[in-house]
Amino acid sequence: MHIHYISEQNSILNHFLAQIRDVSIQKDSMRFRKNIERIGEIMAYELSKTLDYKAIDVQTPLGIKHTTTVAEPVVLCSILRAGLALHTGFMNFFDDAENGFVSAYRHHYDNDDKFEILVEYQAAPSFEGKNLILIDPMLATGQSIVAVLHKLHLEQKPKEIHIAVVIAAPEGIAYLEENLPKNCHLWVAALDEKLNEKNYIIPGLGDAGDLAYGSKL
Ligand SMILES: O=P(O)(O)OC[C@H]1O[C@H](OP(=O)(O)OP(=O)(O)O)[C@H](O)[C@@H]1O
Ligand SMILES: O=c1cc[nH]c(=O)[nH]1
Ligand SMILES: [Mg+2]
Repeated sequence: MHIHYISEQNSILNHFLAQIRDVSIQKDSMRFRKNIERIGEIMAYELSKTLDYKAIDVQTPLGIKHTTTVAEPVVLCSILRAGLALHTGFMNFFDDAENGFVSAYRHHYDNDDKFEILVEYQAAPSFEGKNLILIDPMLATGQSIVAVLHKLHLEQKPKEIHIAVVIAAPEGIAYLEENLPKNCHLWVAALDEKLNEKNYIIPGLGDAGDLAYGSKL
């Protein structure tokens, strides 16, 4: 797997990352969603530098400009719920992309800390020959991303698979390396320390879905 860490160089990205983590700021859910969206825009821009481009001619009012555009179509596919705000950020830049949505949640049995990932809802276009960008802000154990990619039936063969996450735990990265094709690209805005006993990222930010959309039963 090719891993791209995009916050190695100081930039305004660090400011947005700090705000989504900060307990005194993150409870403003509108700001939380907006910051995740802004991070999505930055990630989309960085990722766009690695796509293939083709030559095009653009007719201006005064002449013809030889320039380039993305060669193969982009499909943005998000994992519900927490992926939605990040998806909006990617869509702001890849505005003519096709879009897919897949649900994934941790199903706990009784009071046990053990869980399995249930992937139930899926609405996605064909990925054949296209650039698939799978979007989810949190990479904790990595089980959601692997379960979703299996559910999406990747025998369709996308041209490239990009996975975009805001915060990643080393355990999740190792799990993706073991379970996904070697030519996948993983985009990480921030690499954190570890998982806790409940498989939450430390220091992380808490529960991204709840912060963006409220707590659930
Ligand atoms: O790497 P994993 O261990 O699989 O955990 C990461 C998953 O957890 C979060 O979703 P969550 O299950 O909280 O659902 P939500 O978006 O509905 O809150 C997050 O958005 C990922 O999908
Ligand atoms: O730290 C974590 C782990 C999974 N899901 C989250 O929202 N946060
Ligand atoms: Mg959640």
